[in-house]
Amino acid sequence: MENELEVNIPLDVAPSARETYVDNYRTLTSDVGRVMLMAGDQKVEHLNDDFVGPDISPEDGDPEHLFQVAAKARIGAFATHLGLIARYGADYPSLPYLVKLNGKTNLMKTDQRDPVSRQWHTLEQLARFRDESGLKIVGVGFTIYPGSQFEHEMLIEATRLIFEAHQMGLVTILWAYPRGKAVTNELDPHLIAGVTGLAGSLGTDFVKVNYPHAQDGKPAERFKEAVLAAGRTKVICAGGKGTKAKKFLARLHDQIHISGAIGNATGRNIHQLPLDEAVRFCNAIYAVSVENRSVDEALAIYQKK
Ligand SMILES: O=P(O)(O)OC[C@H]1O[C@](O)(COP(=O)(O)O)[C@@H](O)[C@@H]1O
Repeated sequence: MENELEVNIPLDVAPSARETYVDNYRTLTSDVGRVMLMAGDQKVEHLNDDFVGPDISPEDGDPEHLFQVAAKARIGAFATHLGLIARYGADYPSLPYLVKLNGKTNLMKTDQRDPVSRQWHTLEQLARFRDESGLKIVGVGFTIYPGSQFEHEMLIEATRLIFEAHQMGLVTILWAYPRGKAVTNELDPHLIAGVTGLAGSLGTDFVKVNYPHAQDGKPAERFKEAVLAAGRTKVICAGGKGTKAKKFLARLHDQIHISGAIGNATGRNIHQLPLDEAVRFCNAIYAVSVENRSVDEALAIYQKK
């Protein structure tokens, strides 16, 4: 097929799994190499803080809202934990899923203990689930907190998980947040570049980081260091707390077209909206991330009733 996406297959993908890997990669990147991931792991990471509140749609109180949005919107994949996928997946069988294999709550603050997020299911269990459920599981996600006193545990688990996932033809995304008493500014551009380079050394296909805060007011310029440091590992940005649509889409456009990121993974800015609006905002994000549309074109998609 002309213009078929060329996929650079890492050597830890088993020869028998190369075709599966390419298929999963193409699905996740919508056949163009760009990622629009809907992140739905906040019920673990932030408990119910992200799902009820004055500026949050009452629809977000029910976890099924995440699946309803993902099923109606244009996305590369929906990232959430296996427990939710097992519970709701039969009703949303056509969704491409990315299974988040670790997580922690926000109950323990960093000044009480450095963050640690250990692997939950094994890849064997995931393989069994994929085969028995018949769902389209394209990849796995895993959070690491470089700088935590427990980083060694997460780095070991991440490396082994990435290897085993690649062996099975699954694509990997590391959520990488420098965090712990040793980390004074987790949004420092140079530190984030160190983290994306670390992620490349762990062998992940994609690394998700927070957008840096730049002293000079030019985060998109400063973020270029992180994209370069990641090498053949591709960088995507987290969505962050609730942000006005135009500001969110303009920031996303800069992340891609100035810094060189290849997409985003957004949760709260999508699922905290009522279903119809959430779907339209997802499609607007998809338009910028995947279809190279302008901010104004994406806004028109979001605002079309
Ligand atoms: O930095 P924090 O508070 O740990 O946020 C982590 C959360 O942010 C994300 O990376 C992206 O979600 P948001 O788009 O809602 O920020 C989630 O996948 C993750 O649970």
